[in-house]
Amino acid sequence: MASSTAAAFSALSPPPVGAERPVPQGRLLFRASRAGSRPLRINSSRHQGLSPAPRAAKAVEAAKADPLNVMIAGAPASGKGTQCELIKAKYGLVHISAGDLLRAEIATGTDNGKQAKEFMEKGKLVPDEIVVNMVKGRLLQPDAQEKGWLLDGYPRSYSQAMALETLGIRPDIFILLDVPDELLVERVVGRRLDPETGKIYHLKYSPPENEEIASRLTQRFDDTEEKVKLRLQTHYQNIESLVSIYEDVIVKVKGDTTVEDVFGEIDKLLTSSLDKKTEMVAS
Ligand SMILES: Nc1ncnc2c1ncn2[C@@H]1O[C@H](COP(=O)(O)OP(=O)(O)O)[C@@H](O)[C@H]1O
Repeated sequence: MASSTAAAFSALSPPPVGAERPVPQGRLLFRASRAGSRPLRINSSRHQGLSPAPRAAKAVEAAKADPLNVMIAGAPASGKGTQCELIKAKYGLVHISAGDLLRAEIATGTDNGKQAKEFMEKGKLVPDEIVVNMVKGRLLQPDAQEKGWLLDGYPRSYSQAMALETLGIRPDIFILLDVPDELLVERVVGRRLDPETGKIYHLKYSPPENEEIASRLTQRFDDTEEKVKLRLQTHYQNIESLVSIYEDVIVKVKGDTTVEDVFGEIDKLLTSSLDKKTEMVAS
């Protein structure tokens, strides 16, 4: 099942590491150094002489005034959940996963949950009338507004994206994880969840630390080879419309390397995005 969005993806490749980003004069100029992950900062005249303390204070002040807002998308088992745990731990963003919100509705037995489960079992998108208000409501809660949000698995369609656009809700960066289909199926079938900690394991690639954890691991009802192929079809049917809506903030990240390497790329992107916001708020 070839991805039908290969052409759209290729246009998304991030600029080569070390490429100069066109930054208006009089602002902090920085570019990712080829060697390391730390951006090389070339301070403009206005910032020279500032000792680190005031600059750090400005960064904290800026982050409070306008926290980082991130969307992360990708095919089933592309690594969204795993990367969200690492992003949350480092950046303190509020992780909002549409899939988790739906599974919570199922677990509490609400009518929405009962309806949602029928769609989820077929690998289809749950209707907007259930998902949109659920996600909007969570996004607009004080913690997400104050700390910044990390939106995972939403929007998954043009209409879902438009529901946020009408509210003027847009991310600072939209991370699109890209993993070959054949790897996705193997990842889904071996994926397990620890119901006590919420940690995601894989029987082959990320096995549980001990027998006690192994004995309590669960498998999602939609994590079967048959269902993941349906979910992949749904993903490829919808992703192209999102690529166009978020083309100014979307960055494709290869998701088929190690968890640490994928996070290393994401971390560089988020730090750069945060730097730009800090500069804009502080200037
Ligand atoms: N934004 C959404 N809109 C509609 N349905 C969704 C949305 N997010 C998740 N779902 C439903 O929940 C299922 C699981 O989603 P998720 O937990 O994000 O897993 P994955 O990203 O691996 O598909 C999806 O297959 C879909 O049925």
